[in-house]
Amino acid sequence: MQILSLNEVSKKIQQKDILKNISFAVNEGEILGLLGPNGAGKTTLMQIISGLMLPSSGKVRILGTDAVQYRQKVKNLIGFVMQDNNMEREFTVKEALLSYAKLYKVKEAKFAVEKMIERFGMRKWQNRRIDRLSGGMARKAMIARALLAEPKLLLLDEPSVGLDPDVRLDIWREIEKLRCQGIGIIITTHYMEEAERLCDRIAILKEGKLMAVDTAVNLKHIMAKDNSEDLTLEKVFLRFIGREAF
Ligand SMILES: Nc1ncnc2c1ncn2[C@@H]1O[C@H](COP(=O)(O)OP(=O)(O)OP(=O)(O)O)[C@@H](O)[C@H]1O
Repeated sequence: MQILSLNEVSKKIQQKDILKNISFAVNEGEILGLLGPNGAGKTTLMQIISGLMLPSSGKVRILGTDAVQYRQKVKNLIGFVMQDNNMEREFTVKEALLSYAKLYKVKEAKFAVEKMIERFGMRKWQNRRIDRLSGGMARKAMIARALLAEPKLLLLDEPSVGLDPDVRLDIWREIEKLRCQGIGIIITTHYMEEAERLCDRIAILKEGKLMAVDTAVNLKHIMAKDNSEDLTLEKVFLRFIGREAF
């Protein structure tokens, strides 16, 4: 089942084409990695999918419903974890989760928050203020918050940037569990290791254009000069964006 489909999505900002005719789908239980150099349009695309920004043209559908026309209907189906910590700084972790659960009309909000605190190992610091959290704690709290409304599509904008390797592993394991629950996930990342370990398919953006979307194995085949060339994903990526060092 398709959780998300994008059909010819474009975005113009101040006469500049930021995204050009992007089409792809994300299926139930699939993790799609969105790769691209700085300024390629990854964050803009995530904002459009999340409904925070309108496309200039094209269709965004969540479980078949037009996400632009029926924004309210699809709002709870999407969880968005941004790059920056956008939780209320003076709230405690528990308060931040509870206020979000109420805003999104989560049933049995208190119980749902308790479950999430347990699941993400946040019990010891549940009463710590958001502005006193380490980067890893904040990222976990943001993912937990996004999952409270039980979204079908989770958008993670650079989920492991700046994190210790052990916290990064924790987050990867959580993401893999979500895939098993059938959630569709899009991750933007600059880490090839993360893309290769987690993602079922990889989409490559360059200057707002979708250069490819396929499995890492197929992308390697496409870009290999001959059958004997054994490419890393990094090399494949650099070839797609025309930046391979010779
Ligand atoms: N509000 C805006 N006004 C003008 N230009 C914008 C705006 N938002 C984004 N852009 C431009 O759109 C392009 C894509 O930006 P975007 O942040 O989506 O790229 P990105 O792939 O997420 O980059 P990064 O990897 O650095 O996060 C950039 O050239 C950026 O300058």
